[in-house]
Amino acid sequence: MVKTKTPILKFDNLNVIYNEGQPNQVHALKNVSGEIHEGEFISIIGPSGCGKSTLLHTLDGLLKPTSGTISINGSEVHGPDENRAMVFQDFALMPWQTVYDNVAFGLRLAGKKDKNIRDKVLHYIKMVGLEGFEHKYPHQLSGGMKQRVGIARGFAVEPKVLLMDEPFSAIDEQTREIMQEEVLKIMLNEKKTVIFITHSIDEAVFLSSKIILMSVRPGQIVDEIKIDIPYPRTLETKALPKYQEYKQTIWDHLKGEVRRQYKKGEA
Ligand SMILES: Nc1ncnc2c1ncn2[C@@H]1O[C@H](COP(=O)(O)OP(=O)(O)OP(=O)(O)O)[C@@H](O)[C@H]1O
Repeated sequence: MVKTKTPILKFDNLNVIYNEGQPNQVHALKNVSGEIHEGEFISIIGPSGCGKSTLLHTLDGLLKPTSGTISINGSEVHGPDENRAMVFQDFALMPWQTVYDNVAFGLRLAGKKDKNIRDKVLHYIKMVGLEGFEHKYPHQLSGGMKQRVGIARGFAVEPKVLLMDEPFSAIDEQTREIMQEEVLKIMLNEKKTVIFITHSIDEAVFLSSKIILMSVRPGQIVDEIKIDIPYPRTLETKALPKYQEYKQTIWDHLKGEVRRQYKKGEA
């Protein structure tokens, strides 16, 4: 018998219905199931409004599903905990707190004493290249630097799974390419499991070991595409014929979903 490893994160038959029973009811996720294994980099891609953020928030525990279950290493979970951390699109930094305090936030929230977290906070600030900026406030930083603070804060709690909701969408193109490489480096060094939402097929192929493709609402998983390109990946990876083939395949899948969305009049 083939022995399969327990997935780090498993979700079964997730349904999310907003405003259930009301005239403005929205069925956002329908029977969504999946397994994520340690060390995977999963991107979720799908038409706008298909339920990607809903899925991520549900996996984080911020949103309770209408039905379905989530388990971490085989144990069912019912809310947020230290196993998962989110990095938000709009950085979600506290403007009145320094870089250091923003990165320390999750650790303090978990009840850790200041004297015990200092080394860890400084380690993650250094990891994202912000050494020397510990005492700066968010308004003194560029967009790319703010997002690096958000990433350091996510990593600092040392979650088993890092959930990233379009983390680079508010960053300019050049910084974005550099950040993509940086996140991959960190992910490989720190051996993290990442679930990542993006609208960019290029970003998804570059970063992912697997891409999950979602349908128009109610969001369902319609395909999973393994990206068989070895890590570490660099900007040169993008020139590989295989890379371009993956991009075309994903776009062919996605095009069908986007067309369906237009027909439904929701784009
Ligand atoms: N709190 C809420 N109350 C009611 N409806 C909601 C709520 N949050 C999201 N929705 C609806 O649920 C559906 C899925 O939203 P969600 O934000 O998960 O999609 P998405 O795929 O992340 O979208 P985008 O790609 O545009 O960011 C959308 O129709 C959205 O309008």
